[in-house]
Amino acid sequence: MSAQILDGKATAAAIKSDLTTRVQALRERGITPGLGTVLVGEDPGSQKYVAGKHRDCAAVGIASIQRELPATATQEEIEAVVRELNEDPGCTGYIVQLPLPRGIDVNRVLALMDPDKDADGLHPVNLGRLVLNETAPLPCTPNGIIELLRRHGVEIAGAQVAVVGRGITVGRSLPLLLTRRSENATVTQCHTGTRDLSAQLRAADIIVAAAGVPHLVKPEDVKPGAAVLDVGVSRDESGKIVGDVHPGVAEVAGWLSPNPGGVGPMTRAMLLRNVVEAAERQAATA
Ligand SMILES: Nc1nc2c(c(=O)[nH]1)N[C@@H](CN(C=O)c1ccc(C(=O)N[C@@H](CCC(=O)O)C(=O)O)cc1)CN2
Repeated sequence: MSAQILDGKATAAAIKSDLTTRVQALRERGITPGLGTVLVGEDPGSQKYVAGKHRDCAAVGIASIQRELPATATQEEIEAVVRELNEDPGCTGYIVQLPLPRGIDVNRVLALMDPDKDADGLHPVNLGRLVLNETAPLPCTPNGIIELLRRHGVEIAGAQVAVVGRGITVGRSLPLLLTRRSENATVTQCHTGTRDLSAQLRAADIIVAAAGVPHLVKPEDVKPGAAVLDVGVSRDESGKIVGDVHPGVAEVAGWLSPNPGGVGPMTRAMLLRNVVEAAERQAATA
């Protein structure tokens, strides 16, 4: 068997094309959505992701607001930028690029954001809204994973899903999204404390690998025909991405997200969608 590709690049392009039309409609009403980013430090990966987010904004007509701080920035200096973006009327929504440098209290920074400007869906109020089944901006990578599966016709309802990882941007919230009535999946959250990971993976119809461990998911761990999504980003000596999924999985899985070109572009598309939806909500109440 050779897996069919869950093409994040093409799917994100289709979503961005739809968003371009929606942004145009907002602009015709005198509303220009604006995305702010807060980047602290010089991590090359984070710099690249933030640059990509602003490239996407330019492509769909969203205005960009970029704030950069050195790796030595204090908690207070970062919080001052967050307060400034909360007050900026040109900023519809913004994100604080993660990870933040060691020593910074991430939860304090996220909690200081205006929840209505939280384009990442990571504010505690928005995560609470998600738990309570209320409308909220959804975390971008989990939402992108679901959109990628839906648009490729992969059955989520009734599926047994193994999520590997419990990080703040993916693992924690993905099970919340997958178990909503609209998705109706059954989820097992796996992590470093899981006793027999291989057995959990073999039982799954859908595997989402977000552990950051190169080639953690091996061909023998995958049920034939399962959908496998690779969220892991490790890098080899030359800087090339090495995912959490072993390349041999392509011979067993029914569906596979490439990495790069799978979940990453979907994360960016979902961020843009959160900003456009926030602008549309603001326009409806103006
Ligand atoms: N505030 C946030 N920080 C982080 C998030 C997040 O959702 N919000 N997620 C990740 C990084 N991330 C977004 O910020 C992200 C990662 C990867 C991509 C992407 O398009 N990747 C490309 C490959 C790019 C490359 O060559 O390196 C792909 O997969 O095709 C976009 C966004 C952690 N931080």
